[in-house]
Amino acid sequence: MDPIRVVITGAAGQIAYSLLHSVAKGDVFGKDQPVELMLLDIEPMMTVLGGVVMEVMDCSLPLVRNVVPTADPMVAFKDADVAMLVGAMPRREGMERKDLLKANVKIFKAQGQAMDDVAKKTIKVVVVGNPANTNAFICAKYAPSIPKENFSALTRLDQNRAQAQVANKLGIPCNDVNNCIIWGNHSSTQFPDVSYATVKVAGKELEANSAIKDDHWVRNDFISTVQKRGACVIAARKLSSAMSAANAIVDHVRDWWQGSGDRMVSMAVWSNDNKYGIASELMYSFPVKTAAKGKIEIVNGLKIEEWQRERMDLTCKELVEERDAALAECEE
Ligand SMILES: NC(=O)C1=CN([C@@H]2O[C@H](COP(=O)(O)OP(=O)(O)OC[C@H]3O[C@@H](n4cnc5c(N)ncnc54)[C@H](O)[C@@H]3O)[C@@H](O)[C@H]2O)C=CC1
Ligand SMILES: O=C([O-])CC(=O)C(=O)O
Repeated sequence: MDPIRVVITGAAGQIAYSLLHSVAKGDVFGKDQPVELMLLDIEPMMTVLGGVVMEVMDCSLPLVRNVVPTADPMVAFKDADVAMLVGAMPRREGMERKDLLKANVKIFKAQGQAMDDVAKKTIKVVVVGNPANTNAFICAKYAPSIPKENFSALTRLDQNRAQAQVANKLGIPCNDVNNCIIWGNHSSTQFPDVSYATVKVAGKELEANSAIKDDHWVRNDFISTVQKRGACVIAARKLSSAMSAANAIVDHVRDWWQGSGDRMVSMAVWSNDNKYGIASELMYSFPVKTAAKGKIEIVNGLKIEEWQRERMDLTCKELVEERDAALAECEE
């Protein structure tokens, strides 16, 4: 099989350090899919990145056909099939993710422009660097020759956090929880929702709400725990989540590349033509299904109650504000 070209940005950083081994050994694209790794970071990080390249080589992994460290986006994105855009400043204690907008958004403008010039038009892009949804919006906007459907932002870490909270509440393994949804922004306004989730308890498939039997928890503590989880990790580690972020990137891209099957998963995607009344021209997290190497399809037809509507609209409002601030920043 021919190798595919995979770009990882922020390749000298902490998330990339946890991510590279999984990508290189076939956890994302399959055990028979060779990869060329295009590792982008900034010039001052090239010595560190050189060490990362040595380590990738020293893993002696048969799927890795080439590793290219570079500080030039035009080299990194040339003919790229997939891009995992991690490289950006992380937040510190006391910040919201949108406080990073000024520092980070222009990175995604420049990378969108580079992709527009040199990447394959079929490239699949996931943005991780925060504020992830808005950076993904800007990246897509500045790559007008690439379909908007090829861009996404990571909310899978939030989904995994939600699943883990439900599993912990019920004392069951995480893979016995399915279809937890994240609506909206990867921020403290996100809406983690178990209304359509299912769980397996004592061998029986049940609606999550009937198994949990605690509406107050579902509408309050559960939501705020997931919303604030990133900040809690920063408060404890003095660094933002890295192992769990890398794990979520693997889940997100694997499901996009290999198909999500019957499961609903959450991805922030282009909001135009959605059936949930969410404004157009945003990267909003919806429940989606994917066919192998195919389009991401928003799952339509879920019944929305008033209390859900309010939360979906609140996070939408924040995304509109972030988008407008980002556009102003990029036009300066
Ligand atoms: N969406 C999500 O679920 C999550 C997002 N994040 C975000 O991911 C980003 C990266 O986090 P970490 O790896 O912990 O940060 P880090 O600081 O360890 O690494 C970031 C790397 O990006 C590089 N970089 C900066 N500007 C760049 C550019 N223009 N091109 C290429 N590389 C560039 C830096 O030199 C550094 O090596 C942060 O913005 C963080 O907030 C973190 C966790 C979860
Ligand atoms: O909280 C942060 O800044 C890092 C992040 O996005 C997360 O852990 O979800």
